[in-house]
Amino acid sequence: MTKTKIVLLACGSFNPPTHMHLRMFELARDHINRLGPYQVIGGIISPVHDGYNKKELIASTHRCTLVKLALQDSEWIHLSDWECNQESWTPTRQTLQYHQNKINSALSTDNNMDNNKINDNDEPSWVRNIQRFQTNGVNVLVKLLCGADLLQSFSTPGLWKESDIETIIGDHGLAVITRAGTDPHKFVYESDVLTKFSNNIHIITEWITNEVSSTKIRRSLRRGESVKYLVADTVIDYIKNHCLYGSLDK
Ligand SMILES: Nc1ncnc2c1ncn2[C@@H]1O[C@H](COP(=O)(O)OP(=O)(O)OP(=O)(O)O)[C@@H](O)[C@H]1O
Ligand SMILES: NC(=O)c1ccc[n+]([C@@H]2O[C@H](COP(=O)(O)O)[C@@H](O)[C@H]2O)c1
Repeated sequence: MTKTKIVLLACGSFNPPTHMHLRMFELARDHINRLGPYQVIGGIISPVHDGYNKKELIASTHRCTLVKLALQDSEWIHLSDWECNQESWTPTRQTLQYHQNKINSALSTDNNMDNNKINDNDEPSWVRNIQRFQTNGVNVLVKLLCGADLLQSFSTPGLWKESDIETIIGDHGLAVITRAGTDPHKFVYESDVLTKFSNNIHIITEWITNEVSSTKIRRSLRRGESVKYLVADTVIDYIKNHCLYGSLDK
């Protein structure tokens, strides 16, 4: 049986990236691969543009460097700085569409080229990673990977367009990781639009619950408390060397 190839894309602030952001990818890949008809072949982290007016958001140049450092040991998860390099903030539907189109065109180029052209160094690493796989004309689908809090934000008035939610879930699909204080199953049940597309929503239970969040990491850094084992050592070093989040180099 030919498996549908999946690329998981997580959007967010990554301010800074924590171990939980990477764990989300591992949990989702395991879960989706075990379902049978799918094979997860790549992961993409797309940090949000500086214009996304969020409290304490540091410059995207720093956030992208931090994500790259956090991903140093991962073979399959890669940074995409495309959102950060746009003129302004990009709605998530467009971010998914951009990455889907880019993958489609990279794969169709590969199918028409000799092997020398594959793994073209001009392409970003997230594209090159996907080009390693023999897709033989089989479509690759980009799905949105998120925590249950992002799913819940779909119901915040004025935050998401209903048509965007339909496209994100209907055309791409969602992989949702449970998070303390949220009940994604109930949330899907209570929403007509989510229920309509519920077979395109994978809800993945994090049984080893923890409440690591970037907010708490920033708070600890500000207070001079250790964040070791919650965030990669290379990320901590960079944060301290650049005195980010009110941390002192000590
Ligand atoms: N502990 C966690 N469990 C499940 N999902 C998480 C967790 N931490 C982050 N995520 C998910 O990672 C994605 C990117 O998150 P984001 O960068 O906004 O992190 P955050 O920790 O929620 O940030 P902040 O505390 O600054 O709001 C979101 O979909 C979010 O739900
Ligand atoms: N309408 C939309 O497309 C929409 C609305 C709110 C948040 N988002 C995205 O969700 C992510 C949320 O990040 P935070 O949880 O850090 O706020 C960001 O990547 C942001 O661009 C998208």
